[in-house]
Amino acid sequence: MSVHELPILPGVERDAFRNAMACLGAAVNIITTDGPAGRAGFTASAVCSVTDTPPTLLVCLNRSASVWPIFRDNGYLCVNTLAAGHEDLSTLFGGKTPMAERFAAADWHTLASGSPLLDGALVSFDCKVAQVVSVGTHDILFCEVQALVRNDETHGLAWFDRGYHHLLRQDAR
Ligand SMILES: NC(=O)C1=CN([C@@H]2O[C@H](COP(=O)(O)OP(=O)(O)OC[C@H]3O[C@@H](n4cnc5c(N)ncnc54)[C@H](O)[C@@H]3O)[C@@H](O)[C@H]2O)C=CC1
Ligand SMILES: Cc1cc2nc3c(=O)[nH]c(=O)nc-3n(C[C@H](O)[C@H](O)[C@H](O)COP(=O)(O)O)c2cc1C
Repeated sequence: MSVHELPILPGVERDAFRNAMACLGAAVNIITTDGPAGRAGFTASAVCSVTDTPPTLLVCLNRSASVWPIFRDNGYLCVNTLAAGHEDLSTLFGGKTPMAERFAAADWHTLASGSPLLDGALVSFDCKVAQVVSVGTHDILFCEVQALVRNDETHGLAWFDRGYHHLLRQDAR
């Protein structure tokens, strides 16, 4: 039986789904917020572009994460896409580390929304959360982009096969 003839299973186990998802390379981002509910940040690979009119991206956030109520209440966030060299910072924001320790590991600045922008990020999208949809364990945050900061000097970072990989710009190869 060739691979193409394998039967489609009626249900897919969680681990089988995760093993399959590990085959999809993705950018690594630190999502931050600051406001009346406090300051928080977490690592996310579940981020993608939705529409350019109005400029909107989505972020999937597990409702069991400690940061979830803070993002729900603040209503503003920044998507900081990580650059090559940010592996340790990504791991710090992806674990159970106290929030002050996460933010102490890098330099930040703010724009109008007050969400922390990471100095040296590949790109930062300063956003207002326009809509939230719950699916299973996660909330999908639809984020309207209000300002952008790009850093065209750095290389990219990808999460693939449960590890980090550098993405070199064309002129560096
Ligand atoms: N969307 C999410 O919530 C993601 C969560 N993670 C978390 O980071 C840690 C390390 O992840 P990996 O080393 O990549 O190994 P893993 O085996 O936990 O995950 C493999 C892949 O499955 C997907 N995935 C993992 N947990 C998920 C979830 N709860 N909901 C939807 N998709 C999920 C992601 O694409 C991930 O790269 C785990 O604790 C994982 O739960 C990682 C990536 C995405
Ligand atoms: C590479 C990587 C990607 C992740 N992507 C997501 C994601 O897209 N959505 C999510 O809810 N959690 C994701 N996580 C897990 C969160 O970063 C983690 O649960 C978060 O730091 C909250 O942890 P806390 O409950 O200790 O605050 C990811 C973790 C790693 C290491």
